[in-house]
Amino acid sequence: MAQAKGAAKLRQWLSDPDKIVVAPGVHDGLTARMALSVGFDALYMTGAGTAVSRLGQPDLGLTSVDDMATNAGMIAGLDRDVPVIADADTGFGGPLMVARTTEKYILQGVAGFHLEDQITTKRCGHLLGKELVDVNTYTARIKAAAHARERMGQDIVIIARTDALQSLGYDEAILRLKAAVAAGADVAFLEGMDSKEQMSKVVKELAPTPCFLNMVGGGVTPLINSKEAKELGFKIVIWPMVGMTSVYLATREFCRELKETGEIKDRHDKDGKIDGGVRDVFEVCGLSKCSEFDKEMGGSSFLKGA
Ligand SMILES: C[C@](O)(C(=O)O)[C@H](CC(=O)O)C(=O)O
Repeated sequence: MAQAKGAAKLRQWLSDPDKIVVAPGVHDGLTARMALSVGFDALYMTGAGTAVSRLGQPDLGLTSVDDMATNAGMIAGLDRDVPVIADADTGFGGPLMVARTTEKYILQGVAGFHLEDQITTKRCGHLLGKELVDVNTYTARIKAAAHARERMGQDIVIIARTDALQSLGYDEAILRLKAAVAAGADVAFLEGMDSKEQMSKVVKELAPTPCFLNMVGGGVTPLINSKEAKELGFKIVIWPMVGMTSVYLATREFCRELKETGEIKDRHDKDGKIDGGVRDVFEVCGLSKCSEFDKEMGGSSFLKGA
């Protein structure tokens, strides 16, 4: 298996002092396509979004490795030039399972993924009552991931996440991140930071390890923009709620409109053209490219248009 393009690109960005990777959270084909159409050069596959969209369930450790890896792979396959960073929760079991998870993510073309130190019945990092595994169990997860990566001759970026801040405090969280880096992680992710001071401190304390910032709308971390995140020294910032919040708000609006008025009025863009109609949705998902491909290959399905 050749080295994956996405992972190499992500690694190159991590070593570029001028680059901060800003990745919107997407959870399905359409949200990924919308983010790509706006020009993002990286995507984040949110585990929470995968749980809510594929299972209709909250982020409580209910997704299986296959729910997550398949979703990540579908998203990564939409544009192989755009690295996908994916949530891998706890790795879904002990070292053997974490190694299998890593292999699956690599085979799905994921560029980077995060592994955390919650128990396998985990929950969103911005909920209360999180429980953790001990530090050895955590570093065994990271070691298993690094081992699987090496065994496959690949360079997927391993992002170590700790949820220890909530129950064990800052110092223990930093110790865990340092132990994870020593075990083979490339990037450090302190989940649930609750102040800008903490954000600034973590980057300095973990240097030269690149740090990861999680901007969850309605979560416990104060939201800062990409410019500020870059100034603080973060190398990757994700906005996991981009897809979830937009689907939540827009779907509610449209469902209410249909329920209350019996119809949905067309939306129009600034030039008066219908916006968001069936053709727009198919087009953002590649309708023209599909028909061009078919023609170029000598197919005849689109000779009369589509
Ligand atoms: C980053 C995260 O793991 C995710 O699944 O997107 C979540 C975010 C969320 O629940 O919105 C987390 O921070 O735990």
